[in-house]
Order: sequence, then structure tokens, then C-alpha cells
Amino acid sequence: MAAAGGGADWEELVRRMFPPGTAIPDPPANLDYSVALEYDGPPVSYDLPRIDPVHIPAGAIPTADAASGPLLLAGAAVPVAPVVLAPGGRARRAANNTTNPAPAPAPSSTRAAQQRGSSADSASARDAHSSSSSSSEDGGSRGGRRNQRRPRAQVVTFGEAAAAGGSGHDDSSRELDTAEPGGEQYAAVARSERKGRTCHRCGKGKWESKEACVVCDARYCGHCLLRAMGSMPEGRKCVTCIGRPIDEAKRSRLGRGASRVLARLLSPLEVRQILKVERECQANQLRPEQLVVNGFPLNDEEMAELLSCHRPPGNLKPGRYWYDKESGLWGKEGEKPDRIISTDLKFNGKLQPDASNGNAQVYMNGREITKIELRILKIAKVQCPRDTHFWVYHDGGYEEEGQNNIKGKIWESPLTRFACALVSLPVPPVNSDGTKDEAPYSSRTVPDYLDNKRVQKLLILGSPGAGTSTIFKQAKLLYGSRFTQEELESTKLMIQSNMFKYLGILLEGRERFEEEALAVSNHTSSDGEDPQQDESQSNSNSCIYSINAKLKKFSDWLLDIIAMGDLDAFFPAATREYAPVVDELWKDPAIQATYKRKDELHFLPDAAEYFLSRAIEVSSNEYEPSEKDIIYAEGVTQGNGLAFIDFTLDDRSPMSGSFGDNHEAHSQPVNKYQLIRVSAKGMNEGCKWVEMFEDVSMVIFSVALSDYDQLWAPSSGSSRTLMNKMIQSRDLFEATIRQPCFRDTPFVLVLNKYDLFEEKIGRSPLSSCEWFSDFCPLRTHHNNQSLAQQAFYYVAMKFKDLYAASTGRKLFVWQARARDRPTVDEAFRYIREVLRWEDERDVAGYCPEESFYSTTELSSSRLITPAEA
Ligand SMILES: Nc1nc2c(ncn2[C@@H]2O[C@H](COP(=O)(O)OP(=O)(O)OP(=O)(O)O)[C@@H](O)[C@H]2O)c(=O)[nH]1
Ligand SMILES: [Mg+2]
Repeated sequence: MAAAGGGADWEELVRRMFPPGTAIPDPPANLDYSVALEYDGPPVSYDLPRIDPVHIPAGAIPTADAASGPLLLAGAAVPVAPVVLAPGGRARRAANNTTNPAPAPAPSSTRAAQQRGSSADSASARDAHSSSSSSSEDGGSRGGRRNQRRPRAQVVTFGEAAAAGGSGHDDSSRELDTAEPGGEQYAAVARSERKGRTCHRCGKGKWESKEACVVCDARYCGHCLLRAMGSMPEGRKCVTCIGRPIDEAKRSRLGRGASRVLARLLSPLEVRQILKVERECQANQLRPEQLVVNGFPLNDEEMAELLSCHRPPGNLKPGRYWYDKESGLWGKEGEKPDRIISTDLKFNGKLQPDASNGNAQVYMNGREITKIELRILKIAKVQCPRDTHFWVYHDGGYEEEGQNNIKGKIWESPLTRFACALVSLPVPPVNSDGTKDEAPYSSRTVPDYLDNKRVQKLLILGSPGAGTSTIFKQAKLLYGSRFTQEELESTKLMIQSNMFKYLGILLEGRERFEEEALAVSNHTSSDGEDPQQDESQSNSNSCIYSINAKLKKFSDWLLDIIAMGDLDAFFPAATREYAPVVDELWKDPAIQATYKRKDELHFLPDAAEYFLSRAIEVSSNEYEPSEKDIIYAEGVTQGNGLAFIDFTLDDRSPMSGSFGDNHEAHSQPVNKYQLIRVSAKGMNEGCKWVEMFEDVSMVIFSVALSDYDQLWAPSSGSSRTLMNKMIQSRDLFEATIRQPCFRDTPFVLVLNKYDLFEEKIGRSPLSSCEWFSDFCPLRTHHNNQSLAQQAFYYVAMKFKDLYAASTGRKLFVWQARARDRPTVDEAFRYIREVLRWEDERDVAGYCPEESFYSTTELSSSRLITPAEA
């Protein structure tokens, strides 16, 4: 505290402390005023008296009701609520009069000072500032530390703050200006804090979800949101940010993704309106100069033409683009085409040969195309040797330069369109017609239908047999279109041809048994000492012999039939003979000891028995696969191992139900998804496919839990030595997450075949897989988790740890039994939530409720043997 005295000095200071226009009472002759001033001298050597902040219970501070009434459009006045000062403010004022040294919380006084924002209050602001700066200056003092994370009192800030909005300072920057004299240094701290989890206004609510300002990213909890953002005439902006341009990083989320907080505070209609003005109000639109097309920034007319054309580029962000007015192709400067927009738009800039940074030595409308485009041209059977120059028109019609002869249309064949979809190249709409499009929209805003167009690509991968095709088929049956007649027909053929495969396996198996039986008989004849053992051995041998005899007869007979091509006889015979042979084999203890499970006996895939037992029906011409058959059948497409479906997912889900009154669901555009499956074979071809999928929103990686005790010859590489299947899956997973193109792509791991896992975990220890050798299930009385659940958690954690170690990010895990459709539905709803979390995280640093499914903070150590943990 510094005493100010002398002449009109003190009067001026006191005047500043009073509201404008208030008369200063005449001082009694002997009155002694003390006024606090900011101390900016060198650090002092003595202890400064400190005042501890008072705790003000929530609700003790009178507040005005937030205005959530009719929304006003840009430019109109913001409704102003009268300011109610926090008690802290009053206390501080009293304190400033020195007569009353009542403890006053520095934070709230700072806040109150800011709120008034008038010049008459600047002294109080400085005064509050002085206490804050002096305590920061004394280094490690308690007060200093506290001041860095100032909790703030809950008071009304909207209204008058909006009046100051034009000053170009947001709430937080003003606060930095006054309270944190350290300038840049402090700003950095404050900015990272802002990204943190606490409410920007009250400093609380670390775990609550929040809504963020689209300008300054300040995030507010449910208690402060409406106070900080007022009636939101330009969408989600602090009142002090109204009129200011949005943070461009948030542009793609403009008008969407309202938080749960907002949905809780306002009616769905209000939320929708706020999102609408956020998307459409003038202040939030791109400015023409933010778009550089063919090297020239747009002017107003060009911008208007671009946005109002028949097919404008949706979700525009500021940046440099190229545009080919003949074909309508549009892309980011230096990149492949991104979309096809209306043709013949007039821009100042001309398309340059190197616009897309292509190096294919083939030119389309003057632009050197990229290698990936060249590949598509080849698929489209366009002859394009080096240095070909094409003209390509809006409908894909093309001709060589100077030839005046349309040779065909590039995007006509479904195969070309499919290939384009896979490599994310645009194609014109099928009914694309002639000439320059008319302009049905005249406003500058992007039409709604474009917003709804967002398709999220989900790539599903996994090692062979992990269930990716089952999940894919379930998704198709759940959300996609029905199977076409053609698809049913090919499924039928596939099921029938699988039967041959199964029988082939049977025949191979027969030979193996024969060899084994031979080995056993050699062994018993050489060192059969124990007569009892001898007897059981010879029993078992004779059993094997008799079985082998049967199998041999069976297989010889099958071979004959196959040779004759008499399939009508073949399948019934197979069914008739197959089951009893297996049953009899299974009776043998030696075989049981070796194979543990009847279905492992013949090394047939899981589905084989299902189909073989109905071989007559399945092999007949009239056979029509049921939905269950489709699910059980192996293989989706017989072609290139690539398949995709488009679907939407509505918001009525058990998971979003857990979000309480989930209004935002109704206000959000329905997301469209494209599920792309690459067969394990495709994956194994050196992961060549992978790069084509760099723009996927998510990778779903499926692993069969039941693989942990299975040996399999690796499907890639030259080695044919058997290897644990789980380890193979792990290796493929690791190779996939390391792909540079998935650096920013979230992963969901689906641990599938939980039913088989549960069934076998009791008899076959999880540690059969060397990666799980330290699994140590808890057996306390209080622990009612089944062994399978513990093992599942453990496996999930192993993958999470692996993922975190390799990418520093968190892996999302879900459990499934893919043959069981509801579990796949649940998995996709979980996947949708993850996508939403990721979106919200991008926008607001929002973090979903931490749980096993969303966090990596848990570790598998709980389930590891102590010695190794
Ligand atoms: N019991 C059980 N069987 C499953 C489950 N998921 C898939 N299967 C079966 O496992 C077999 C292999 O599943 P697919 O979906 O074909 O596996 P994939 O990943 O497509 O494997 P590839 O076709 O080899 O690439 C099929 O017979 C499925 O019916 C499951 O959760 N439980
Ligand atoms: Mg399959």
C-alpha cells in the first residue's frame, strides 16, 4: 500500500473509484485517505501482509437470469442484463476505503473491476492488479501460486461486456492485460490452461463437459455458459467475442456438435437456432480474401459466384485452391482433386500446370495430373501415354488436345466410380448435365444439404478369421440396404464352394491321422513294457485303425464321386458319412488329449460343421441362404477382397441415452458412414492398400480373442512355421498403427469371438500365448469377475499399452460376438460415440467421461504376476 497525498491527486484517484457522476463527499478537515497504488519497484526484503481469499459458497452471489430468449441476428443489439456485483466487489471497495481491512478475494475483485469496464473503474482494476502482481513477484509465495490459477467468482458478465466487444479484446485477453503483467510468458501459460479441462470462468468442473467459444476457445461449464455467452446471436461465442471472426480451426464444426451442456441448458429448438445462426451469420463467414484460387485471392463477386453456384465446394476453409473450370475439378493447391464443383466459374487466376503438384506427365486441361489420377484413367481405359494433353469436360467426356473427337467418358463405368471412391477422388453426379449451372441459391451461406453430406469412412481390418467379414455383413444387415439378388446368388455359390474346401480339408486330415496312427503303432511295438498300458494302447490303436479304415473308405469314395463330378450324390454322402466319422474319432482318448476340442479335430473353420450338417439342403439348386447363413458363411466378396457399404446410424442408442436428455441428437445432422473392409489378404500384400485410406475417420481393428491358443502358419512372408495366431494379430496391429497415413486416425479395437473365448478360457490357460505369460487372475472372494472377463480386460490392456507406447494416444476397445447381431450394433454405436468424442476433442479439448473404454490410464499391471509387474 502506498499512501497518496497532496492536492487534487487524491481527489482524482477517489473519483475513479466511484461510479461516474457520483459526487465526492467533502472531506472532514482531518480525514486521512489511503489509496492503494500498483507497486512496481524492486522486490522488497520484508514480508508482505497477505490476505487469504474468502470462500464464497455457490449461490451466495446474486446473479441475473441468463437470457435465453429470442435470438438476435448479427448487428442487432445484445440484450443487456443489469450487472450485479459480487459481494467480493463490495468487500473490496470497502477495503479500498482502508477503514475496513476486511479480507477480500483478489480474484473476484479483479473480476468485478473488469466487469464494470468503464474508465472510472480503471483505478480499482489497477488496485486489484497491484495485489496480484505484488504477490506474483514474491516468487514462490503461496499467494503467487494461487494467483496463477485464479478461481473466479460467479458473477454476471454478459451485457455490458458486449459493449466492450468492439474493442477487439476478448474477456481473457483483457484479463491477461490487467492481471498478468508478464506479457507473452503469461499468455502462453494462460492459453494452455485454457485448453485444459477447467471452466474458463469459474476454474472448476475439471470432469464436466463444456462448451467452447468458437473464437477464443474459452470453455465454460454448465454453470457459467449462459453467463459467459449470453444469448449467442452469432452462435457459441463469449459475449466479448461477438463480431470477431471465428477460429479457423473450428470452421468445419461450425453449427454442429453442440455439447451436452448446451443441450441441457436450452431447449432443442433454441440449440438448433443457435447452431443455425452460428453457421449462417455474416460474422462467421469466410472472407473472400481468405480463399486464394489459382493463385489469386477472391474478390467479393467471385466469392458470391462460388458460394451461390449450383455445386459449391462444401466446408470451405481458408487456403489456397486450384480450380479447373472445364471439368469442375477443385482441389487444394499442390494436392489431388478433392471435389467436382460447378464448371465455368470466372476467377481471376488461371489453372497452372503444377497446380496439383502432379508428376504423371499427363495433362488434363493444362494441369499435370497426379499418379493416382493416372491409375484411375487406366482403370477407365483411357489411353494416356506420356505427354498426352487431354481436354476433359464437366461430364467426364474427354478428347485429346486438338483432335475435336470425344473418345469416351472417364467416370462412366461403375468400376471407375468405385475405384475413385476407394482412393477418394471425386466423380461427377450421375445425372450431371450440360452447361454452366444456374444459381438457385443467392445467399452467401452454404446450403444446408451440403452440411449433411459428411461421410465418415470407417476402415475395418484384422487378421484372417478375426471376424471382419462377419462384422461387415452384420453392419450391412443392420443399417445397410438389403442384399440384392445378385449378392445372394454369389453368397450361395460361395457357401457351396466352401463345402468343397471343407471336404478337401477332411481328406487331408485323413492322411494325417493315418500317419499318426502309424507312428503310434511303431512306438508301441518297440517299447511296450507295461502290459496294462499295452492293452490300452492297442485298444486305442485299433480304434484309430478302424477309424482310419472308415475315413479312408469315406475319402476314397468321395474322391471317386468328385472325379465323376456327381455332386448330387456327393453332398448327401458327405453329410451322411461325415458326422459319424468325427464322432467316432472323438471317442478316442488319445485324440481327445491331442485335439482338446472336437471341432479342432478336423481343422475345419468354425462355420464348416454348420454347413456340412445341412449339406443336402445347401448344395441344392433351390437353396437360398438365410441371414444366418450369410453371417456364418466365409468370405464376403470373391473378387479383390475389398468391399464397402454406406449407411447412416440414428441417434437413438443405448449409449447416447446415457447422456441424459440428449437434445443435441436432434439438432445434429445425421452422419453418414462408409464401412470399408479390406480382407486380410489385401492387408498382407505389403499394406499396399493402406495408403489409399489416409482420409478414413477411423480404423476398426478386429482381433479374435479365441486365437490365443491357436497355432497357424503365417499368411504372409515365406515362413511356414506355425505361429501363435494372437501374436500374428498383434504384429499386424502394430504394423497397422505405425502406418504414417494413420498418424492422426483414431483406432477402435474390437475384441471378437468372446463366446469362444469364454468357453475355452477355463481349460486352456491364457498364458498359452507367450505375450500373455504374466496373466495372473485375481481369485479373491470379493472378486466376482469371471475369469473370462479378467482375461478380456487383461488382453485389452495389453493392446492399449502397446498402442499408447507406439503412438502416445489412447486406444478404444470394445468386445463383440460378431455372430450375435446386437453385439455388433453396440460396437457401431460405441464407434460412433468415439468419433463424436474425437470431434469434440478437436473442437474443445473435450474429454469423454473417463472409463475403461476411453482411457489408457488403467494398466494391465493389476492382473500381472507381482514379480513381473
Ligand atoms: N463363435 C464365433 N464365431 C465367429 C465370431 N465372429 C466370427 N465368427 C466366425 O468365424 C469365422 C471367420 O469369420 P470371418 O468374419 O469370416 O473372419 P474374417 O476376418 O473375414 O476372416 P477372413 O475371411 O479369413 O479374412 C466365420 O465362420 C464366422 O462365422 C464370433 O464372435 N463368435
Ligand atoms: Mg471371412
